[in-house]
Amino acid sequence: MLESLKSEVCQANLDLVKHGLVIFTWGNVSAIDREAGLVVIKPSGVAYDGMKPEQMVVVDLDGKVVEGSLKPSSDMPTHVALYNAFPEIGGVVHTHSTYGTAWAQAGIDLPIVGTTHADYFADTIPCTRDMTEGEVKGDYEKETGTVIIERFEGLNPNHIPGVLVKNHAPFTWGKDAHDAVHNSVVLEQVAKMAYIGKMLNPEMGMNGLLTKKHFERKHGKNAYYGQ
Ligand SMILES: O=C(CO)[C@@H](O)[C@@H](O)COP(=O)(O)O
Repeated sequence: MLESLKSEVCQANLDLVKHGLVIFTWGNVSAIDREAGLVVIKPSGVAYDGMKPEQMVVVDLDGKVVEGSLKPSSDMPTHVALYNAFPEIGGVVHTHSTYGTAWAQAGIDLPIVGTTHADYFADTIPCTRDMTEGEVKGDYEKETGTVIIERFEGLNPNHIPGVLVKNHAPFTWGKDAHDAVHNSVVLEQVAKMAYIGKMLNPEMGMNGLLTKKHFERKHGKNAYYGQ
């Protein structure tokens, strides 16, 4: 079932290692086949070294396992919540990349302070609120999705393809698994740059004209970046 999507998702998970975004078994990637309403995701706690497409797990949009002999990623309910809430996304990534996670642990929105950020994210990357006792003791991973979705009220997830989950770590998404990984790489780089910038100038800010220019030249109606 969904053989090519399984290969794509397996490769995207291995790409997290290649880009230095994960160590051990931290992090996960999934992708969705919207027509079938099925999500392919990494199995939980399986080493990246030697990971195979046939180990990927298929779940439906209720989070029920449809195919796979291994348990799906523990973060699967968060991924499923995002696919249900954001109908245009095709891939989701979660990492514990150092700088992105540092901002998430600090509980601070990742400010937009340069064109590198604006090339991919049209605004500050938001950080979620504290999770309540009921949310943490209840269906924790699903509720992680709930706090992300709540934080995106009034924001466009297609223009800001990522979030910092407070005291936890980043999630990103994109049109497919590869794109979602790309956005995770960018999030980590801009988190690092913003951290260094804050050390150099705590008052740093962004020229809003550049934000609009850079986001639109890559993603706007009249995008002209590239070939
Ligand atoms: O967030 C965490 C751990 O805090 C998990 O994302 C990480 O360990 C990966 O878990 P899975 O192997 O995908 O179940």
